Amino acid sequence: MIEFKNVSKNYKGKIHALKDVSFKVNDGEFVYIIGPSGAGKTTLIKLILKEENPTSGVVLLNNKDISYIRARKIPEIRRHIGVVFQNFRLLEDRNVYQNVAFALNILGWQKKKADKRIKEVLDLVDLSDKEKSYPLELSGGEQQRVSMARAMVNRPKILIADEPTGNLDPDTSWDVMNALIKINQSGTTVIMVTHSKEIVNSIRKRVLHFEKGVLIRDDEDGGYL
Ligand SMILES: Nc1ncnc2c1ncn2[C@@H]1O[C@H](COP(=O)(O)OP(=O)(O)OP(=O)(O)O)[C@@H](O)[C@H]1O
Repeated sequence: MIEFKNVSKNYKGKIHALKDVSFKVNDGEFVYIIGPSGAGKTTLIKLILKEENPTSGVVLLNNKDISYIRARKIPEIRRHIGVVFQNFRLLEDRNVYQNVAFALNILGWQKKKADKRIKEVLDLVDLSDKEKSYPLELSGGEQQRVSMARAMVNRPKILIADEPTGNLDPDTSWDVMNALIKINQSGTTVIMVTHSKEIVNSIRKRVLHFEKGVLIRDDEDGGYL
């Protein structure tokens, strides 16, 4: 569960990136964050990830106020949130399997358990046959699905996708969307920032629409308008 209560964020005291924003996302929802450049979408994501603090108001994760928690508690919060970015951010000198395994190695997962989970998530994003490929041998859509598998491998409760199809052509974008829908159906809450009218209008989900830092529309299966 993610909740914003009257959240405002100012940068340098004068740039009002978010203004009095309130909304609640329940477990298992799929939500699009839309709005023009500068509307405050990235700022909203940074507040959820604790990369920024609100200027006023509170941000709650699972009913816990994370607005002013101590720095040493932040990694624990981030462990429950997977993130994928527009530009994939894969390690080019490691193959698909190794890219996905990386986070689990750091967390000290036992090899056999890790192997089982890596195979599960590669199947979830439909890449079981690409385990040994290197990122540069894959299409953009495949690379994005590897980054999704990597984000999901630790079973986060929430997946944040910041313009996941921003660098992709329409065909491969649909493969990425199918993988995101499957991830959501497996019980993960998905928050997706996007500029794509086509996607928002054809795969109907809840829409939070921002303009100049203000939440102007919260629509159950809204479309882009
Ligand atoms: N670190 C910062 N310092 C000062 N101003 C910032 C900072 N980050 C963002 N802003 C400003 O806050 C406003 C909201 O920016 P934000 O990046 O959240 O918008 P966005 O909706 O994500 O835009 P885009 O679609 O272009 O990514 C903009 O006016 C931006 O210039």
